[in-house]
Amino acid sequence: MERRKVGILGATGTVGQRFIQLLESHPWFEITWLAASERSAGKRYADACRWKLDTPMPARIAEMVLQPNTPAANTEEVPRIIFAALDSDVAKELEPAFAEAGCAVISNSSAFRMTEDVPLVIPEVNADHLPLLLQQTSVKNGKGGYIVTNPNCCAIGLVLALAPLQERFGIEAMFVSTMQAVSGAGYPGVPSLDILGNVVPFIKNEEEKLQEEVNKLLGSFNGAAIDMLPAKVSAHCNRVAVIDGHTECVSIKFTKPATREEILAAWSEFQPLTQHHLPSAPEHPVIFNEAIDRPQPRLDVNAGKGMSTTVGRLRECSLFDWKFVLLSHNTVRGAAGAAVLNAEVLAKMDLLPGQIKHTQTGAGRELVSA
Ligand SMILES: NC(=O)C1=CN([C@@H]2O[C@H](COP(=O)(O)OP(=O)(O)OC[C@H]3O[C@@H](n4cnc5c(N)ncnc54)[C@H](OP(=O)(O)O)[C@@H]3O)[C@@H](O)[C@H]2O)C=CC1
Ligand SMILES: N[C@@H](CC(=O)OP(=O)(O)O)C(=O)O
Repeated sequence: MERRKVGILGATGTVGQRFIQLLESHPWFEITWLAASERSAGKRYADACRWKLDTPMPARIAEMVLQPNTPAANTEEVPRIIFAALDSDVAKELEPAFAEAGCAVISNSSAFRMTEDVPLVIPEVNADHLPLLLQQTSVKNGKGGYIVTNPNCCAIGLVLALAPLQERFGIEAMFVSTMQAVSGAGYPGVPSLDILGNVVPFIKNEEEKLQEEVNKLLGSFNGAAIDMLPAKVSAHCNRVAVIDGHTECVSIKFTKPATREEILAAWSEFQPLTQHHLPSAPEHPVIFNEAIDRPQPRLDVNAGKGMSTTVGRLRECSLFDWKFVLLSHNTVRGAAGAAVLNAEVLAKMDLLPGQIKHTQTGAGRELVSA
């Protein structure tokens, strides 16, 4: 099968580098276009990027030249699938421009996650929200571009653990307290003198994002819009001196009673994508670790090649019903890996540009996927 051409916006950053690492030998996608800020445009990737991953920068990528950050500069060469790893202020301007030019923008940023016609997706949880993208202007006017987002890095790990519980027991209320790695703040990120030997109990806008995204992700698509889950969610977010891996302590109240065995069964039986054979989907999205002192970032962050959430310390809660701890890789499952998996599901659902079919009905235009 010929690989689909893809581009990366924000290719030199923390998440951009992960995109390169995950896509360079991807069986379905081929990186043909890279862009970052105006400061980097025109430079060789190797000269513009401070590569921080523990695998080498791919030699082919090192020689690629960073393009201007606009779809108008050379429309011919801009691929129709763009993975975007931009700060949200920059994303607000650039992502709609690429969508308007006919590109599928698979975004990491928070800029449009809560926008009504933009799907916010974790494929194992709510791939059925993706047809919401057919309501976006650039799809409706026939250009075929759109924006699809993946959640905040804490919301992804959390909702993977919650989804099987919501399905079986219903979630009424939840309290979550996070311990977030420094790589979550990008590069160079948090100054070492602020974080070494320290905990910083504030991450701008993080608690608000986590609280609202959970209810959109676990909501249901009614054919026109997303009905939010009416659960009460309260979050505390903290930065800790860990390099990769966000840890979250969760206390939860269900609408129906749940035993320990039933909760463990809900997690271990949660394998919604297995039959689709997607290259980036982990075999077990949620892995329960029985040891009394796990999960731990140093030991568990790469579970499922960084795409699985590890849960542990399940015990009864004297305030709510149950409490547990989870861990998720913030730049793999929490960012680039999530976006790549979104693109794989879009391909499977025939929702990538060129796959979406338009049929005329009366005066209007009806859109169906192939
Ligand atoms: N780090 C993480 O764990 C996670 C991050 N995210 C989100 O992903 C996005 C990227 O984060 P991260 O990689 O950490 O950030 P970084 O600061 O590490 O990288 C930012 C990237 O954006 C580029 N950039 C800056 N300004 C522009 C511009 N005007 N036009 C085009 N490109 C520009 C930079 O290019 P240059 O090198 O030229 O400056 C760089 O490639 C953010 O929205 C972040 O919130 C989401 C989940 C997790
Ligand atoms: N804010 C997160 C990372 C992140 O970029 O989140 P978001 O994608 O919601 O902006 C952290 O600092 O760990």
